[in-house]
Amino acid sequence: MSDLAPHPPGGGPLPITRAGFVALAGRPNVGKSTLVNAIVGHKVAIVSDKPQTTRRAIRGVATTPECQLVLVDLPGVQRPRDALTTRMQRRVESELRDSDAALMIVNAEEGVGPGDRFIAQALAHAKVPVVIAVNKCDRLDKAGTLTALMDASTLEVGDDIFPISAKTGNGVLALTQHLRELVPLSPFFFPIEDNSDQSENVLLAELVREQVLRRTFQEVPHAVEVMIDDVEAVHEDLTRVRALVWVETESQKGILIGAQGKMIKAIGTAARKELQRELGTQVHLDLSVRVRRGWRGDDRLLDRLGIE
Ligand SMILES: Nc1nc2c(ncn2[C@@H]2O[C@H](COP(=O)(O)OP(=O)(O)OP(=O)(O)O)[C@@H](O)[C@H]2O)c(=O)[nH]1
Repeated sequence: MSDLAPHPPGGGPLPITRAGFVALAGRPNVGKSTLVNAIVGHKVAIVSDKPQTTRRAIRGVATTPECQLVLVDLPGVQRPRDALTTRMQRRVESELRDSDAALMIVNAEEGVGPGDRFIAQALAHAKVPVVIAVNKCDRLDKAGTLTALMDASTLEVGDDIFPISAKTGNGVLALTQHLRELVPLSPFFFPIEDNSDQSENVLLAELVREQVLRRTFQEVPHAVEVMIDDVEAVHEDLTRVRALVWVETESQKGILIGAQGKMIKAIGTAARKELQRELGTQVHLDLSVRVRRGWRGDDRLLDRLGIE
């Protein structure tokens, strides 16, 4: 249960993270859903109710401590019915402007067809990097896979082509790592706990916040927000919980820490008991207080904290 010693004045820098949107394009049945599940893995989180993303269908959010990939559908090109119209092209381009990369998926087994060429043509003018995943390679031998890769290169879109099997997971890690390199430095768009059990983490945060509210007065309670950064089962009977307590000013931070750290210690001790009761194990609680001026007006931070 410590606090601020490791952090410089002002609460320390926010962690350096990458985050971005990857637009998925591919004919029906090429394996988009299977691939999203493979990229996101057990940390699946389908989030569709966030205000800034209502325009886009989110397939999944893949979060590691360093990077958050938001996988979205690129609408309009999945089921080409007619020729590529200027209007459709404009729509695709505008969608891609909001993305950091495009991932086109083709079916290795079926080879490249007119539908794929249609999509490739729509992506050809993208200002973002285009990556091609040649999926279902598990259905082919080495020679067949090579042919499929060469076939994909005739699409003349994208610099990088990855042979994968979304089903077995082969090649998915290399593809994912490449995508992570393509997204910019950015705070996360979704709370980190979205990749585990969100409701549990929100509850844990509330238990900590409750103890803060009990001990603070005037404007301080309104200025405080708590975010659970990490929950780790150290062993069967010990859980380590890292919580960030956000306030708006240095003086609020001073109040929360108290003389010789007495206040934060009292908050920590009381919150730890609550967390132990909730989790049914011993808890090591690591609390750090950070200042983020005007966090209540900061949409991105509010999103990270999961506040609507
Ligand atoms: N053998 C093999 N089958 C796969 C692979 N990826 C997906 N499939 C199968 O392909 C079929 C379609 O997969 P989906 O993931 O539903 O495809 P989709 O592109 O999301 O489909 P829509 O959302 O309807 O466009 C399913 O039967 C999958 O099991 C793969 O890598 N290998």
